[in-house]
Amino acid sequence: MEKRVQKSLSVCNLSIGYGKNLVGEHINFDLELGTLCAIVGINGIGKSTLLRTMGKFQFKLSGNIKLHDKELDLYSPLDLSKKLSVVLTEPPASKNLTVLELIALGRQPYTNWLSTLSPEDEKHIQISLDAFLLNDLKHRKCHELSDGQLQRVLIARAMAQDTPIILLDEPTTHLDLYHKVQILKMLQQLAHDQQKTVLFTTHEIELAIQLCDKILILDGNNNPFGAPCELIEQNHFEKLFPSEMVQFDAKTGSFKITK
Ligand SMILES: Nc1ncnc2c1ncn2[C@@H]1O[C@H](COP(=O)(O)OP(=O)(O)OP(=O)(O)O)[C@@H](O)[C@H]1O
Repeated sequence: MEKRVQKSLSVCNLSIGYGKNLVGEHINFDLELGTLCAIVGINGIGKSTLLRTMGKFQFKLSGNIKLHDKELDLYSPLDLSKKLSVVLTEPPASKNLTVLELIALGRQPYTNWLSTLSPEDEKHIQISLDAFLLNDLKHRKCHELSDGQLQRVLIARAMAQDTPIILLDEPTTHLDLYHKVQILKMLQQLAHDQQKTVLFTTHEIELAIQLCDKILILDGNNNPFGAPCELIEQNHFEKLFPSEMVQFDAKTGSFKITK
């Protein structure tokens, strides 16, 4: 029997920017549940602007963004908080909270006005603590954590929010290689095991090629989108940086300094 493919996030002919300042246009892609996707591109090309636009933190200039076939603009804040969770680069204002308290904030869309946690809320919090190896840290204050630990807590909070779509802005910045891979593998598990659509911006193109199901390359032109091997075959990574500095090696899927 043919598997029914459900699009969880669809972007069609989207233009992004700030008022009259156009940052990106012709952005088109569809993502299914169970997909890990990276947005890559050079500094200032618009990765964070795109992510913030999809998270409804800023207005699109034109085009369509649909979550489960419904326009993003038509979602009420409460309905949106059950469909989409967002992890941004700014450190949370609530760093004085413990790990457990911060992750519990992910349950806000489901709790009453007293924020009383139900057994269902407690279950989601525990699953998130387990998935991101945070049980031993759960009573620590967030300001006492390393960057890598804090990043795990922020993603765990998004997981506790239990939305089908999770957007993350540069989740691996400031991390060493081991912890970059750890975070990306955890995101991959979240996408594949929990059937989430996980979309993140990154400068880790080589890791994204190895770990992601799909990649969107913002290139200021046609913004190619596809599976990493398709993008390699179509020579899209070669065009990402000026070739007098770095060149892409399609055989190894890595960049080399031009000698
Ligand atoms: N609040 C803002 N108002 C106006 N322009 C902005 C604002 N924030 C960013 N920009 C501009 O939008 C463009 C895209 O910025 P953005 O941060 O989205 O790029 P990026 O690809 O995420 O960059 P980086 O890789 O350096 O993080 C840049 O030219 C930037 O100067």
